[in-house]
Amino acid sequence: GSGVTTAAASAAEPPSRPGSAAGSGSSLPTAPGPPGPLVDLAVRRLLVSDQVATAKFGTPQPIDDPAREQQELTQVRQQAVALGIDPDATVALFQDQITASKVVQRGLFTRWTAHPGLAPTTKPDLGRIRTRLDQLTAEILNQLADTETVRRADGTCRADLAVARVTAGALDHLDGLHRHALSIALQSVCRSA
Ligand SMILES: C=C(O[C@@H]1C=C(C(=O)O)C=C[C@H]1O)C(=O)O
Repeated sequence: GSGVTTAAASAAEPPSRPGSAAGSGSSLPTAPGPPGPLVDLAVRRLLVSDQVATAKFGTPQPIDDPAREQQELTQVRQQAVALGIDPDATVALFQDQITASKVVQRGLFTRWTAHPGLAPTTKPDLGRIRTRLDQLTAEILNQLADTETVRRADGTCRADLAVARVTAGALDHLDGLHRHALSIALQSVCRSA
């Protein structure tokens, strides 16, 4: 079942597979179809959330940082306007990424509290991790612009997204927590016209 041992370890150190996937030195397998690259980026953001949780666990730094979220969403809105994509829909999608990240962080905190042997022993630097999140934000924005038309395609968008989501979950060995979070992250990708 959704064991407590699988995704945290693999998420912290994804297997190295040079040249296997699109974008930014990714080492993840590639999800299929038009939404595939976007789904891969959402997965990657969730895996970085494992590192965020690792940085915060056992420190006073809270999972929720509303000021950081607001700063991100303000920038995303400006960048959406610059890219010519719907600002409200783009902000909503990033709000979902943030919600999904916090689902992962809370799930890992619960897991590590219940099973201290699984808790991380390193404390990565949150500032550097946030720089990585900012890079992923830029990549996600570009994918949103590239998929603007297919994300409006009634019928095919939801079917393609479901295939890409399930495939990514399997190829990336996501556990139940991360698959649940991925569903949240992708819930507003497809838009009715
Ligand atoms: C990822 C973090 O944790 C939370 C989630 C955020 C996000 O997904 O962008 C931003 C701030 C926090 O509320 C973080 O603190 O950087």
